[in-house]
Amino acid sequence: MECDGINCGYKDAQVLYHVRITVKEGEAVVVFGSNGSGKTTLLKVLSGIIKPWSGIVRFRGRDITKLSPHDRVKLGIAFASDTRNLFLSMSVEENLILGAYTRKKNVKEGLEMVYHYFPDLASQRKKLAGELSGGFQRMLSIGRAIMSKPLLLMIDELSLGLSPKMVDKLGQALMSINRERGIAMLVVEQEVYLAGSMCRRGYVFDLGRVVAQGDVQKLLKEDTVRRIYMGV
Ligand SMILES: Nc1ncnc2c1ncn2[C@@H]1O[C@H](COP(=O)(O)OP(=O)(O)OP(=O)(O)O)[C@@H](O)[C@H]1O
Repeated sequence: MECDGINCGYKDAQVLYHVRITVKEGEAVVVFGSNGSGKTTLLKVLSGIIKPWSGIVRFRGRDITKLSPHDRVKLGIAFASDTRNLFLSMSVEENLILGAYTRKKNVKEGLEMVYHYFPDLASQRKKLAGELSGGFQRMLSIGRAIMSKPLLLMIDELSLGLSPKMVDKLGQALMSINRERGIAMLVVEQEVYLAGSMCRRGYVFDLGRVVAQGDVQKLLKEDTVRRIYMGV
């Protein structure tokens, strides 16, 4: 996945300026940045939820800038935004099955994969999504995204509001999924240690622009990054 020259915003308020990022096949990449710097907006542009004012989005060499979110899912781009799109009065398993809407023939295989990496979802498969704790709902939203068997999984604010134990669990599972299944990841994450262990490369956003990029461990040592991102 790559995007280049992305300008975008809401009504006439510009949020992203000339953004260029790439995620190679199988790579795990993190996006850092202060509140309101446009990270979520970028994921929405890449998943097709909002159209950029200008610039191009490519996936495996193909220009997908004008494709709908649905068509992007079919190509292998999944977005686990937050838990708001779960169906709370449906069971865990029914929610997962809905995630496989682009590949109905392989539902069983998808469920097996999700339950393998998230055994907590297997043991709660019959529970209603609305009865799960916030952490397990987040797990379910990620599991549902994986049901489409993506080539690239985008996750917004992975650790937001979760207990350290749950953050660790999700982080470990996602690292295994990335390594063992070769699913590339683009993660917006404030928790630097999680981001540092999951992703080798990262981008730092400030006021809608990419202000630094490269090796995550090096980025975390840079003064500007620490100042902008960690408020040090
Ligand atoms: N639907 C919307 N309509 C109008 N403005 C919006 C909308 N969504 C976001 N914005 C504005 O766009 C800017 C960037 O928001 P965005 O959510 O992309 O940033 P972010 O880096 O993800 O921030 P956070 O970490 O706080 O989620 C902010 O100023 C925000 O107020």
